[in-house]
Amino acid sequence: MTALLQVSGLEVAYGRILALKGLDLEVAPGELVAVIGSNGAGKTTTLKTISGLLRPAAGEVRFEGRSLAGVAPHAIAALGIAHVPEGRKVFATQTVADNLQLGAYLRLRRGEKRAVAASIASMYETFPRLAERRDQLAGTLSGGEQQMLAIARALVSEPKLLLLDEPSMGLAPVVIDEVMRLVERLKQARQVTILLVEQLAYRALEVADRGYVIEQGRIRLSGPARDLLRDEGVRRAYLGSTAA
Ligand SMILES: Nc1ncnc2c1ncn2[C@@H]1O[C@H](COP(=O)(O)OP(=O)(O)OP(=O)(O)O)[C@@H](O)[C@H]1O
Repeated sequence: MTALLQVSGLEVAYGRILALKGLDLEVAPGELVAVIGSNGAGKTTTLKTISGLLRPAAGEVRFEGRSLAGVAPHAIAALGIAHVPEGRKVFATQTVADNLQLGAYLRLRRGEKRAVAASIASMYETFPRLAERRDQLAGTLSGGEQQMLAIARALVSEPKLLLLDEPSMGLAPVVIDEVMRLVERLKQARQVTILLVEQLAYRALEVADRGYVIEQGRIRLSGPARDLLRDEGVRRAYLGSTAA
């Protein structure tokens, strides 16, 4: 496998707390990879380190073969990594349309005005609910709509790698279904590779190609998502009643 993203021996500390203790993972071009694990296992820390928001104490992140050590978050974004953070964080006092324009900021600065307009139009096709609400303030959207907007805003930057942090958080079960189906469709239809972090293990493994189980800052298990779904230990620890 030629990795698009390669994380090796990653150690990340918050003061004296070591949140990642030598974490390794890889994502190949075109894959949808899920990272599952319980509260505090280190999932968010992993994504924040990949996008440059946190600096590792040891280990490294390589993207397209290049080390991201010392590369600033905005420069990492410019290389093609888009991060949809936990809690979505749309620009609440801006309209849906403005949020999408802001997502395309780097492309607009490169003079890609027409191409950006085409990308935004295609987002409205993918997300008809956003099209209907393009002049609405993002803060007045429902949780599910805000999640869609956060994903669409990341996609208009035309990333090579999309980092999705717990897209299910705070959403009703039917809305979670909708978001996960969307993630699956994005993977099938677009040239975007996805690293999805989820506490709802079953939902994530159902749509992913491969998965990693993270426990206390280390990868405990990895493999094809369908194998993890059948794994007795994973079922007991992470799938619980959802799988039944
Ligand atoms: N800003 C911080 N300061 C100190 N410790 C932190 C900070 N952020 C996270 N941690 C600790 O680092 C560890 C990993 O946290 P992280 O948020 O990465 O876990 P997670 O798997 O994403 O969990 P969750 O699903 O609850 O978001 C936890 O023990 C957490 O308490």
